[in-house]
Amino acid sequence: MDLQITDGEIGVRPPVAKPHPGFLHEVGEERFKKLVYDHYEAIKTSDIAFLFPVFDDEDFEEAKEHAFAFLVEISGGPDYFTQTRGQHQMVGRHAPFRIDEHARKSWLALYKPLLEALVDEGITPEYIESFWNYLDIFSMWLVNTKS
Ligand code: HEM
Repeated sequence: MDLQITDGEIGVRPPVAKPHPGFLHEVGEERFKKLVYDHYEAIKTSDIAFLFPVFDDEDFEEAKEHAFAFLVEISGGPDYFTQTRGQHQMVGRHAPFRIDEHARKSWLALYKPLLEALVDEGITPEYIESFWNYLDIFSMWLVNTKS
């Protein structure tokens, strides 16, 4: 399994495929939540921490929950995000934050070891790759600032 970060270009939004439903099916909702929460914990001590509400525990918990709600929904699970937050509008929701290609790459790099660890837990590599590919491509859409 080879999880590569593709170079993106600001303003270029390549077509994106949703993660294969087999990923969530195999991982299960609780483990999936731990994956997203672990990513947020890794953000806290990263070079992109400044973008997130790391100094407010309550806000940070909410940020985690929203990310989980969205990712589980896009992965074929329950529509938690739509129920609690409404329309996806991911580009608009990221617009207040200055996200450049470097920040995108840091964000993705923090997911990489967490996803690689799932191989040892018996998750099918093709499913992991499918989730990674979604993050790799869709994150390009959210870059709104030149490096
Ligand atoms: C596929 C890639 C990504 C997905 C699916 C995603 C998803 C989300 C979701 C669902 C939210 C919550 C929005 C809301 O409920 O209003 C969010 C918030 C946020 N995202 Fe992302 N995101 C992605 C990539 C990134 C990247 C690359 C960065 C920056 C490096 C980033 C920075 C943020 C920030 C700063 C917030 C706001 C946190 C807060 O204060 O609540 N996101 N993201």
